Amino acid sequence: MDRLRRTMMFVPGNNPGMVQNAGIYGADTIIFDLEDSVAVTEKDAARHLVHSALTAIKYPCEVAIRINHIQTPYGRDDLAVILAAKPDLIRLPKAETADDIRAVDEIITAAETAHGFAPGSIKMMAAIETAKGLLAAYEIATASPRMVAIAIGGEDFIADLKTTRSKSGIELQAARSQLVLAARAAGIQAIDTVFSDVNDEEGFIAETEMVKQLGFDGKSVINPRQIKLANKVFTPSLPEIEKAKRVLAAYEDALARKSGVIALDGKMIDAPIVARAQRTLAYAAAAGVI
Ligand SMILES: CC(=O)SCCNC(=O)CCNC(=O)[C@H](O)C(C)(C)COP(=O)(O)OP(=O)(O)OC[C@H]1O[C@@H](n2cnc3c(N)ncnc32)[C@H](O)[C@@H]1OP(=O)(O)O
Ligand SMILES: O=C([O-])CC(=O)C(=O)O
Ligand SMILES: [Mg+2]
Repeated sequence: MDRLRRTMMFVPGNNPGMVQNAGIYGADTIIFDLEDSVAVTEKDAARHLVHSALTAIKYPCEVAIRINHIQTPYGRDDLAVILAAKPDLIRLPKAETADDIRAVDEIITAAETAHGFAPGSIKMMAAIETAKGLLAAYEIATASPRMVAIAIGGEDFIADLKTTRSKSGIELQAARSQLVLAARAAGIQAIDTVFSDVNDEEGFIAETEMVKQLGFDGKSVINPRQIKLANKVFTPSLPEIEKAKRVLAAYEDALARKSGVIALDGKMIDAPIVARAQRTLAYAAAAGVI
């Protein structure tokens, strides 16, 4: 079972108060941002603030850094400073090619050797934020064994599509499904984009339920108030857990009786249903609800 990434919370890397307290809100992952929430004049200060925090604070969750794209004037400097503090995960934004991933991978490999970190211990994920990136999503997802997830960066993606963001999300529907397909084909996780109206709780829950149904494993969030809501959507409910236990019990009973056909409440249970029940229980155990 992969590590849970139900919520990945962006934290502007130049805000000392937010950086210090980022671990207390229950996100599965915090993402210290060096990219679009940090002004060009603050890039240097932000990467040093985040480096100090990583060195001084033991966060109770996975810690990721969103670096600037490797082809900007900031990406390589971000990595040079940040990798020395051994983050768990590097998130590359606006990924468009497998070469983008390989370039970052090579720098991480050199840093692991230089600092004596275990080879492969620093993971990677990429955000797909352009049409070109989406068309290369599978190549991006499989470009390095460090890759654990791909995400959709909806704000930039919609700008690239030359449309606007609507309440229904129709403009992102095809891209979201394509991203899940690429992630599943690559055997890694799929993470949905941010929901920017932090006061619209109902809209946030509706969008999160919709992307869970599409197959996403988690959501990027921008505010502590969104964490509990998304964690709940991505955690199996008690009725789902009970149902999964009954499916597995019926399956084991049938195996013991050497019976080929299994039924529960009048419905046939076959291999995909058993696999789904096992996944539900593994998820529930990882989330600490059983
Ligand atoms: C398209 C993209 O690239 S998205 C990614 C880049 N964007 C970001 O990283 C934005 C991150 N989010 C934020 O900066 C803020 O949540 C905002 C501006 C959206 C809203 O700010 P506020 O209205 O102040 O939020 P709110 O009142 O809910 O804050 C409550 C507390 O949570 C803290 N908080 C809010 N957002 C965050 C965050 N993302 N990370 C850590 N702490 C946070 C606040 O500092 C405040 O702490 P306090 O009670 O100790 O003072
Ligand atoms: O990756 C994200 O979810 C946030 C982001 O940069 C975008 O939407 O452009
Ligand atoms: Mg973006």
